[in-house]
Amino acid sequence: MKALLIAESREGKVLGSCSELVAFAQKAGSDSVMFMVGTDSNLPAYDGTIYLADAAKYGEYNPAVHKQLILDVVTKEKPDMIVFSHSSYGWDLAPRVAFALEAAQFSEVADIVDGDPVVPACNSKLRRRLKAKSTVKVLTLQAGAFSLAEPITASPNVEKIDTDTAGKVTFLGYEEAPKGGVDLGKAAIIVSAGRGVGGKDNIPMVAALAKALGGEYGASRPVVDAEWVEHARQVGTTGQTVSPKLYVACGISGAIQHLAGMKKSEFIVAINTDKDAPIGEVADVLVVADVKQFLPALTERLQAG
Ligand SMILES: Cc1cc2nc3c(=O)[nH]c(=O)nc-3n(C[C@H](O)[C@H](O)[C@H](O)COP(=O)(O)OP(=O)(O)OC[C@H]3O[C@@H](n4cnc5c(N)ncnc54)[C@H](O)[C@@H]3O)c2cc1C
Repeated sequence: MKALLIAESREGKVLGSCSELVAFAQKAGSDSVMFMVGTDSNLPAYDGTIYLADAAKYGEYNPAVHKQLILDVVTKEKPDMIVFSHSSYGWDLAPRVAFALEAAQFSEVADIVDGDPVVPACNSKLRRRLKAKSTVKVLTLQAGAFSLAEPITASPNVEKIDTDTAGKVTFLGYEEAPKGGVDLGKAAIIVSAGRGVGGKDNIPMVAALAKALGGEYGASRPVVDAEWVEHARQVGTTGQTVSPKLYVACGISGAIQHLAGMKKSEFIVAINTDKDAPIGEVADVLVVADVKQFLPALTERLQAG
């Protein structure tokens, strides 16, 4: 089996999701080659061949042109799988490539079992295991679902590629989105509220602990969806990615989409009534307690000095 891994770069820098593509290929037991529109001076660590198209010439976003460059590599390498990150780049390109190849497409793949992609269903409460009817399959990978046991240190073998295809889009550059509210990425301490806090009226209890610790408060997605907390404070794949010194997860189960946003925190404390909650797998300390009793007691202790 061979996988063509589609790496991404932004403003000349390789994105960290590149290592997740390699981890996926390892888990699938597949050989791999890589494709990237990027620059010579900034390549990912990779033990294999990277087909490199020049970002200065083609732009970091130019779907028709990038699609053709990928299809040229497909013709040469004949991969069984073409693997993207489940990012705005991947969402855009993967269907175009799948359509051109008449290949089955699987979005937000969270696992691969005996070559069959597994994708989330019902807000991740269930998973669908699927089988491709086509020989080639196109996949996008859920952020954080695949990680390397050991970092790669090898340097890639680079093959430069070109195309005459003219796109219908010109990439002009990036523009920073207006920042609303708090920037959790800069906080050294974050106390986050999950559905287990029970309601909007209990958010001040979480905010009070964050204040007593000298940090900020965040939230899981259901808490934001229920409008207990504003979206700027959401942690996870569709919120912010954070890596504070201390992350306190209050009534958070530890779904993969939440973990993807906080598992790089230096020290994780989880407070949960369920001793078997998945958050326990990443937590350094799991306190089995009711947040409504534990948080005010801890805050009071901290305030008393
Ligand atoms: C495409 C997609 C993107 C997503 N993006 C995100 C994202 O960015 N961020 C995110 O967080 N989620 C995201 N999700 C949702 C994610 O799958 C989970 O549904 C969500 O993270 C669960 O939030 P939770 O842990 O707060 O709630 P639950 O899963 O309901 O967990 C509540 C936890 O609280 C515990 N609990 C209950 N009562 C108490 C109590 N009194 N004291 C202590 N503990 C208690 C329970 O034991 C349980 O573990 C996304 C889902 C999808 C499909």
